[in-house]
Amino acid sequence: MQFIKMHGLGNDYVYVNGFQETDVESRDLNQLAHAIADRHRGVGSDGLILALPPATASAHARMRMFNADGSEGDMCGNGIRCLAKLVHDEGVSTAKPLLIETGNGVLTVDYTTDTHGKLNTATVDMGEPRFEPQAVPLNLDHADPTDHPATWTLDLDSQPITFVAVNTGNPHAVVFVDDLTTVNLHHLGPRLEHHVAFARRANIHFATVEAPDSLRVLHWERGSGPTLACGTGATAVCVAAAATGRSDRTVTTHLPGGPLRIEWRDNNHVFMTGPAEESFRGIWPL
Ligand SMILES: N[C@H](CCC[C@H](N)C(=O)O)C(=O)O
Repeated sequence: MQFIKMHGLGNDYVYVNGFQETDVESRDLNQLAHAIADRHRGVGSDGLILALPPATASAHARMRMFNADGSEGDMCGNGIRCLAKLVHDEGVSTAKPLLIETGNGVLTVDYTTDTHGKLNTATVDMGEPRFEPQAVPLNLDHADPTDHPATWTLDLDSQPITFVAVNTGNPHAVVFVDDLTTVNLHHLGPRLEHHVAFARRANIHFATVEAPDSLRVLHWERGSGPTLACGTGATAVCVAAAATGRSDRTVTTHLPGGPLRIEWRDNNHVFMTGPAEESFRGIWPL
């Protein structure tokens, strides 16, 4: 099976062109994702992403994304930029914008190309953020409300953790802190990811507000652990900060792998702009 290794700010996935590998969905994709993502025994990645023929004629492609643990997510912000690159550069479609079917609906991807005509940057309409607890989803037996509708508190090892919960294509929890260097990501990340307050687990982000238009973030992703960037996560951090009066609605989120520009526009749609890069191609023998 041929693959293309691509990344968005270091959030790296193995991509399979389902327009060529036409039988890819007949495979055990959870097992394939877990094996291919292994950074010692496999290719090594944050997961696996399939570019597939669309289910509806109005779209140009369909995306399925799997985390390193084999679990399937609904959306991938860095991933959809790279999937658009595959669709465009491999000649599947050069429509502009591209319409991509995802687990979070059909998303619109506009893009620019480099001097060789290859897609290098994309702006994705991520849709509307959903703060309702049932949309995240939250288990309200284990998440306590606060005086702000999007902000909750949970108990972690007898310590209260306050977070903003939002679905931006996947479940996210944003914890605002004063100093990221005090965050023990590898201790708190998995414990929060799997906390009973999150009915489908959650992607966890620790964020500081450096300026009204500048946020700095550490990610712990559901199913993949620490990543260099998370596009749906950066989107979640932006709307969480803006909704709680901590920031503007247009910000640069500074992720470990680099910056993403996020705009929460007046029509309630969130737009994410960032790079899409190819690392290498290969053949998976199994
Ligand atoms: N890295 C992805 C998020 C993957 C989400 C996945 N970890 C899940 O929610 O299951 C991004 O750039 O949006």
